[in-house]
Amino acid sequence: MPSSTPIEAENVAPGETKMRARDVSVYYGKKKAIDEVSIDIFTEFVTAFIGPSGCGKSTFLRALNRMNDTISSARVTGCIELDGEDIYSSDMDVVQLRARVGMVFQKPNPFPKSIYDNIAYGPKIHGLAQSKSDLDEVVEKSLRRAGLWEEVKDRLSDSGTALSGGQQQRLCIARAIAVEPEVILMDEPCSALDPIATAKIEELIDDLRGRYAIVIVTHSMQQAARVSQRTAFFHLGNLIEYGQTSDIFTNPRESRTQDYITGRYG
Ligand SMILES: Nc1ncnc2c1ncn2[C@@H]1O[C@H](COP(=O)(O)OP(=O)(O)OP(=O)(O)O)[C@@H](O)[C@H]1O
Repeated sequence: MPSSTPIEAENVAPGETKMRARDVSVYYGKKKAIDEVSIDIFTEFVTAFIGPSGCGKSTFLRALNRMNDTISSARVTGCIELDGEDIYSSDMDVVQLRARVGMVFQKPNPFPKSIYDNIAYGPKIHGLAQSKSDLDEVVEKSLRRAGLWEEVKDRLSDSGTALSGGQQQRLCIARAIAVEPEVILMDEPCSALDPIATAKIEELIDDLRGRYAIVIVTHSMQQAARVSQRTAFFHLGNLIEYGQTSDIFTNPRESRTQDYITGRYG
């Protein structure tokens, strides 16, 4: 794959470029897991990362908010910008970065605290609420936006871990929203959920997309087709093709994409 030409999705009037990756490689020790990937991520769209197991989707996703920093063998080269700012520069505050580029993981991971405190924790440490009533407002707004308020409003002091799996995942989304992110990264957010809980999360992703740039890693091509406007297909650490989701699934340019979407491998 030519490295210096960024792959931009075509044929769609994009929102603004929110994140811009250029020639990004990620290594685990000597092993190169991502090879010179260049891509633009736009606001107001859901971008799906698809590809066979081990192709590097999660690795690249984690590079977008420096979650790979937590893996000692991981090393990132190339450039990733958020609103034109290099997120790997030495003066980037990583805590701030991860509030601006929030993350939702495969397995819901609420804190072992009350539902209220799960949401209130981030705004408190980021100074986004000055008083208890400010905080109450942020908690309610975030839970409403995550479609969970009606289900939990009478039990805010119950433990977040006592909720169902699907509710826990919406709680985690509410927790990410509470610190006013610009980008939300989701790493297979439905893989631990049943079909009904999955449908709720997919609806929620659709509701949220006008406000944030959302990037979702998914193994399910049906899910990518349902929730995303852009799809990026990865294979063996390379970004093979990136475009309008409907084009990727109906009229891919690359034979490797065609092979993947028709189930020939993966
Ligand atoms: N912490 C790690 N240390 C060493 N190698 C890793 C680590 N995490 C991932 N890898 C390797 O990097 C490559 C890409 O893995 P990654 O998890 O990003 O792929 P993926 O496409 O998200 O896979 P899956 O769909 O199975 O989750 C794989 O070869 C994997 O074994």
